[in-house]
Parts: sequence; C-alpha cells; structure tokens
Amino acid sequence: MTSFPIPPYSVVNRRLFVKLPKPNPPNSYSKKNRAFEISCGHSYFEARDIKYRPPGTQINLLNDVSFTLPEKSFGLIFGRSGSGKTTLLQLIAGLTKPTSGSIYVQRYSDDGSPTQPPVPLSSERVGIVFQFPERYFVADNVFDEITFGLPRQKSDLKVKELIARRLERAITSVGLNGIPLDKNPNSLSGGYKRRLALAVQLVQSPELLVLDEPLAGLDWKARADVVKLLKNLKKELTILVVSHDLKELTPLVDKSWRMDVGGLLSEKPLPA
Ligand SMILES: Nc1ncnc2c1ncn2[C@@H]1O[C@H](COP(=O)(O)OP(=O)(O)OP(=O)(O)O)[C@@H](O)[C@H]1O
Repeated sequence: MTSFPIPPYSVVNRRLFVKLPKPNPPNSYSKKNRAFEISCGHSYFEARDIKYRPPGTQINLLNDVSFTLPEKSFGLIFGRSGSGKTTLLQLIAGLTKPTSGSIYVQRYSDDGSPTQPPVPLSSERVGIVFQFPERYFVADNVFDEITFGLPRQKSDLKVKELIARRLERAITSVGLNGIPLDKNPNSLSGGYKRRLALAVQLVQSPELLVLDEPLAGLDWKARADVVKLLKNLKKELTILVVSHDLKELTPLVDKSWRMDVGGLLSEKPLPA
C-alpha cells in the first residue's frame, strides 16, 4: 500500500474528491496517441502518457502509463510490490493529480472514430475500494455506513425515496440482503465486510469500479464469494483491479497488465 498522504478515508471513501486536471483541448486528441480507455455504454474513459512524481521527490513513480479497457470488462494490474499499482488506482479515482498525462472520457462510434471531444474523467464516475476497506468503516450501523455519502436532508420525501432506492440496489447487488441494517459493520464476517465496502461505492452508482487487492486477508470461502460477486458486477460496470491473486481472478480477466519497477506498465495476457 502506498504511504503518501491522502484525505481522511471517511471523506475519500464517499468520493468527495479533489478536483481533476483540466482536459486537453479537443483538437489535441489523436487516436494514434490513445493510451488508456475504459468504455461505459458507448463512452470510453481514456488516459494517456501518465507520469506521476510525488511532491518533493526527484523520481517518477509512474512513467508514461498507458492502457485501454473496454466497457463492462474486467482489467487486472499485477506486478512487484512497490511498483506503483496503488498509486495508479488513486490517480484514476481522482484522489491525486498526475504530474502529466490525462484521463478522460471519450465516445466512439461503431467504426471506432471519436464522436465528440474527450471530457475529463470525473471522480464521480469512479468508485474506489482500498485494500482492507473495513479498516476505514466510520458508522456504527450498516445503513449509515452505506448512506454516509448520500444527501443528508432525510426529511425531504424525494431524498428519502432516492436513498431507499439506491440502498436497496446496492444491498442487492452485493448480496447483503438479510443483514439487519442496524447491525454494527465491525461485527460482520470478513467476506461481508468486503461486500459492505463494495455497497458503499455502488450506492453512488459509479461506472468504473477500481479495487486494490480485493481478496487480501480473506479465507478461501470469502475469497470465492468475492470473486463470484465481482463476476456479477462486471455485467453492470467496468472493473479495474490491482491484485497479486492472479489464479483466482484469471477467469474474470479480459485484459491484464504488469507494472514494473519504475512505474512502467505493459499489457501481459494471463495464461488461460
Ligand atoms: N508521496 C510519496 N513519496 C515518496 N514515495 C512514495 C509516495 N507515494 C508512494 N510512494 C512509494 O512509491 C512506491 C509505490 O507505491 P504503491 O503503493 O503505489 O505500490 P504498489 O505497487 O501498489 O505496492 P503493493 O503491491 O505493495 O501494494 C512505494 O514504495 C511507496 O512507498
């Protein structure tokens, strides 16, 4: 895990993120330069030539990172510890700005040509689940944990309905039905805590979900459950995972990359 300072998790987790870099001017776009795309519907999220040098340091953690991930597909980034994988996820989620390069959304027509100028990837479209997310639970019951980042004026009927709808959808998609909403999150099993952490993000309706080591610290049963859950979520949204657990995740993976020391990313298909 990275050690550089980020805003308190209670804020980060609810995606009240820092502002994103400005997009390149539309006429600077060229398909030849395309580096990193994630599609959503007919939209593509694209980033290219990302470099990142932490403030006050002399060496780039990430160097010209580029890749493309089609919509509703599952991308996996693996590689040596300390190579910069977590840092890349944080950039994609908008928690910190790249030193150079850009991440944005692009729409393409069926023949592969861009249909409109690219727009910056808004952090509101991205949900991030950190490694060991349960360490950052902030509420003392499941309902408050999931709805923490939703509008607070619960007396408003429309807001109440919105919260109820989103809550039900999030709970259903992670299989938390049957868990009392007044239960303390810390009393859940390891696997259910992970489900809850996913629900916290899903309630915000992200289009891209990024997860850092989603299986870490779980027993075999909970790991299998999370893999199954991710497989289902892939039908609804695009998923990008950083993990060392290649064997268990391989059946889900559509595209994979290896991050090498020096922050260099290259596409590496996994053996079937
Ligand atoms: N602001 C910073 N200043 C100095 N070094 C940093 C900063 N941010 C991250 N690092 C270092 O950069 C390296 C990359 O960290 P990162 O957590 O992204 O790697 P990782 O590939 O995810 O590692 P792991 O697989 O162990 O989680 C680490 O050695 C980390 O300590």
